Amino acid sequence: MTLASPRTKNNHNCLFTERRILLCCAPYKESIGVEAAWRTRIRDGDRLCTECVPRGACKFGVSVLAFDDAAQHMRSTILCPAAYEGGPGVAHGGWVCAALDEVLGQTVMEYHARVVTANLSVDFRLPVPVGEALTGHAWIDALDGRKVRATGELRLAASDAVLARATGLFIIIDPAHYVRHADWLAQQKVTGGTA
Ligand SMILES: CCCCCCCCCCCC(=O)SCCNC(=O)CCNC(=O)[C@H](O)C(C)(C)COP(=O)(O)OP(=O)(O)OC[C@H]1O[C@@H](n2cnc3c(N)ncnc32)[C@H](O)[C@@H]1OP(=O)(O)O
Repeated sequence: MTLASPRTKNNHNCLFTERRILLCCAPYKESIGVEAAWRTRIRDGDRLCTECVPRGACKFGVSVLAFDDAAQHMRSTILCPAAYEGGPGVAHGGWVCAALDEVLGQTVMEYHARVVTANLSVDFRLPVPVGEALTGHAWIDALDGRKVRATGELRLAASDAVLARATGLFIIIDPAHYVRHADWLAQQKVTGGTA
């Protein structure tokens, strides 16, 4: 299924509203059961990874995710922290990937309670300056069962120049995903991966 417009109802009954997307299908929420635990928000529009919750901010400098009505995509505010400098004054490529993963992932999570990244392909178009105001832009391209494809860009806020672009494949997971992983890891340690 391809989303011609982000206002299109998708196959999990999520709907864009005027300002943002709402997960509005009660049966879907009930089926996942632990939505509150999954969607940790510090304020409307922000969702933090577990390790970032105590500090109340994304360690990669990504914040303020909001729906851009004019552009019809999700927009975020980004600043590369000095700790992620690679070359002189410019960001390490790993940070660029992490920031785009966050921008795309957060956008996809506006449609679905929880996903993980299965694939991320990044084009590094220009060096990304450290400590300069950047913006993230992302949109959903297609839904196919548990697979969600999205595209996103990292831009210089001052000029809107595109510095990096990514396409990603995200997979919708169920609440037991991390429990299965913990079980798998424990088993690997017991058997050394031979079982
Ligand atoms: C509150 C905090 C907020 C926090 C907010 C944070 C927002 C930022 C988001 C960051 C997100 C991350 O970085 S997440 C962390 C990085 N990612 C991971 O750790 C994922 C590790 N990989 C996995 O766990 C697994 O491989 C999964 C879940 C992706 C898939 O395993 P699975 O559940 O068994 O499903 P599986 O059947 O294999 O795949 C389902 C379908 O996807 C396809 N598929 C799977 N992987 C791929 C692939 N790489 N490339 C192409 N296709 C693929 C399969 O062919 C299949 O298609 P078909 O046969 O159905 O057609």
